Amino acid sequence: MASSASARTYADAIDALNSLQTPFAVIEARRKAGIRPDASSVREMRAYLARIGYAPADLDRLGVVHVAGTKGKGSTCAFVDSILRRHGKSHAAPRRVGLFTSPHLIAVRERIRIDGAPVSEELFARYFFDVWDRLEAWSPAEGDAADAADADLPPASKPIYARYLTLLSYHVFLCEGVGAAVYETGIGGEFDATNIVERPVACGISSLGIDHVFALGDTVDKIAWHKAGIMKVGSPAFTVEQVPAAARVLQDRAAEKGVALAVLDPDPRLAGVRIRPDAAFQKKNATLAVALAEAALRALDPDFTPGARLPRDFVDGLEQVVWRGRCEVKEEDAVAWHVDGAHTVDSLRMAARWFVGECAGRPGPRVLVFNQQGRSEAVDFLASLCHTVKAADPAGRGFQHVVFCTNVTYAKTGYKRDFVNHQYDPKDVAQMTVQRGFADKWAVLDPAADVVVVPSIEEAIDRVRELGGEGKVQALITGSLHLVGGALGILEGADAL
Ligand SMILES: Nc1ncnc2c1ncn2[C@@H]1O[C@H](COP(=O)(O)OP(=O)(O)OP(=O)(O)O)[C@@H](O)[C@H]1O
Ligand SMILES: [Mg+2]
Ligand SMILES: [Mg+2]
Repeated sequence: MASSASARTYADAIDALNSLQTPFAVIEARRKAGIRPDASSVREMRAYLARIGYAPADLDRLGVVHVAGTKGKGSTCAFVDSILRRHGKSHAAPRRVGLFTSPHLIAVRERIRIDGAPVSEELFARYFFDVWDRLEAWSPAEGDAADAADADLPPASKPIYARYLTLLSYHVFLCEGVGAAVYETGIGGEFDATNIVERPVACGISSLGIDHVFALGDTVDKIAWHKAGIMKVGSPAFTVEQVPAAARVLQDRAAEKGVALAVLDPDPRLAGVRIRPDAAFQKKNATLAVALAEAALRALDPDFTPGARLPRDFVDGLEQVVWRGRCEVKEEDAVAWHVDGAHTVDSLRMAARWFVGECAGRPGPRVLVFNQQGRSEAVDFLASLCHTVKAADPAGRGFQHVVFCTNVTYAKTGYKRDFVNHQYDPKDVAQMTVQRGFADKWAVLDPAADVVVVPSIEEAIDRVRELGGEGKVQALITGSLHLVGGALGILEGADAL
């Protein structure tokens, strides 16, 4: 068994972790019964934290920067991490910087980074089984922290996948002496597993829009309510310009909590800083990141004071950030791969415009590789993608070829272990139900396009490489971070990014 002392490799850890995924049938049943996340998830996280030997106050040592939002969370977190690491190298603090993000592109361990690098397989496995063993060994005893004895959690129980990783990240960062930890929320904020940190050094809410409708609600004000749940009394809070309905809810929630929420206009100090891509949304993310990094450093480095110009560390941090799978171009001899993990209507529109901009002056055939397995509304993404690409192109050109595939990585061996996903209906994946639906829809949207459905990411890539034609093929891979991660793994033969 994966938890036995004799076999405790990274692969064992991932197998054990995958056993904590909520199976498709359970997700479906909950959906039908209308069961949504509630306060019990945070209570549960506190119990597990106590069972592995920590009090919530221990997390204050991590100097947490907490970020929620519909889009731009990960990018903002990556900017903050990059700035703090550079600052820490030339100043007294922070000594080591942790970054917790989701989802992963190629390997689960990418979600927990220290000083920019994913934790090694060895460290991941060791800490993973520390947590596992502590949870297995826990039994009610006198003198327990009150949190530990949650009646709904029998001894030896474990949190579900995303919560386990969050718990693990705290253990890793505390053991490794991390002095600043940047945390991306998983889903929402109020009831998210990351929301047990009581005294973050700064909180940020990035652009709000529609996603995770089942868990969070179907309007932007309901969604904003959840995201606003990360704000804490005594912690500086920041956001960027939002649609009015979202802005109102954020301000109301801030007022209720007694938090002064700063709404940031694009930071004028970013003029001349080469932010990539050079797009308004990324300037918003960078603006938020600068404010968060400044607030964090005020708390962590007694010598730091923000100035009228951005320090060199900030500029370098912003310009040299690495955040893979977002607006990324990989050139091969015959194909330019444009890779972006957008998976909401708004972000797909950004991705489409970015792609057309990158293709300017390149006459080669344009190809779309797309998948989105989990979101039932994904079929509606296609119309916006199709129209945006045509509208953004001066000649009104769309995609000549469209390839829909599943998120299965390889044609022969199936999923890489880090991508095993029990949350989808296996029948749908095998029969490519979702992808066939996409193909039917595209045939209506753009009858001139050549549309195919293939069973794996590898076959999708092969298909694109076979397309010859005049000029280099311009391919856009988008719709899902799992798709994008699988594709990057194949294109680079990498284990982790
Ligand atoms: N502020 C923004 N507004 C709209 N779209 C954005 C914004 N920031 C990034 N995007 C788009 O969303 C994609 C994902 O960005 P990022 O990883 O930062 O988001 P995220 O909030 O972490 O999303 P998720 O965790 O749901 O994948 C980017 O590739 C880009 O196309
Ligand atoms: Mg998301
Ligand atoms: Mg993310």
